[in-house]
Amino acid sequence: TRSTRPQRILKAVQNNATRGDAESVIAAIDNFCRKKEWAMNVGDDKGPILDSVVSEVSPSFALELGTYCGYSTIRIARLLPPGSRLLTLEFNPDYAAIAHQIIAWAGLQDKVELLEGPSRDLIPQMKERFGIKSFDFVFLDHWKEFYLPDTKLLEECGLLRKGTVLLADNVICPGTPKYLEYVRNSPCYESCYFKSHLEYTKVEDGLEKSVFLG
Ligand SMILES: CNc1ncnc2c1ncn2[C@@H]1O[C@H](/C=C/CNC(=O)c2cc(-c3ccc(F)cc3)cc(O)c2O)[C@H](F)[C@H]1O
Ligand SMILES: [Mg+2]
Repeated sequence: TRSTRPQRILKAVQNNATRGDAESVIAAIDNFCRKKEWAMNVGDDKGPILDSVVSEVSPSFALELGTYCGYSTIRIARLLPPGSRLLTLEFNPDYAAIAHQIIAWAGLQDKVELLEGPSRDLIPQMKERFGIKSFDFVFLDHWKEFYLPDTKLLEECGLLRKGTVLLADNVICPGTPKYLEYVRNSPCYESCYFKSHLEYTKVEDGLEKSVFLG
């Protein structure tokens, strides 16, 4: 039977990237998705914005909602200081299986914990089961209608602290209007928009950075 797009992305990594070299894995995925098959990675236009925010925060505990093939997982993990942890949530087992292999190819498996399951079940388990006090950084890139409910869930579970940075992908395309309205109007957040382009296209998209004020 025909392979899946994530399987073809993994093959492109195995054929074009050097084991243990995260930069070459990122480049292999971007080349494949720009030249062969589009895929919903944050990409090489928004990616440097993600990099700059992660470097600025230098999080000890980071959370990613929506792993997909692990492209942004690797972009984040490669910048983390030693001893820090990135937890990434993915409820599609086929995507999780591919992401595990791509993260391992990049040599970043020791910094990343890929948790298979829905965010709504895993977020309430973060303190007890995963030993998380609070997150320093959260990257939202899962189903767009879940950005707002999951942000509220993170608040309710006491997983955000004064200064936690939320960075949301796709706030223009496909768009996350309810989330944007919330973080831009809530007195608990200081928000700003980084204009960019939808991955591998000329279409406008951007990232919204929101600092939780406690
Ligand atoms: C809801 N709770 C979840 N828990 C765990 N894993 C989850 C959960 N929800 C989804 N997942 C998991 O997170 C991923 C979902 C990513 C969704 N991303 C997009 O739709 C998305 C779409 C476009 C796009 C733009 C223009 C166009 F013409 C077509 C597409 C661009 C983007 O950058 C995107 O990120 C994964 F697939 C799903 O299993
Ligand atoms: Mg996205």
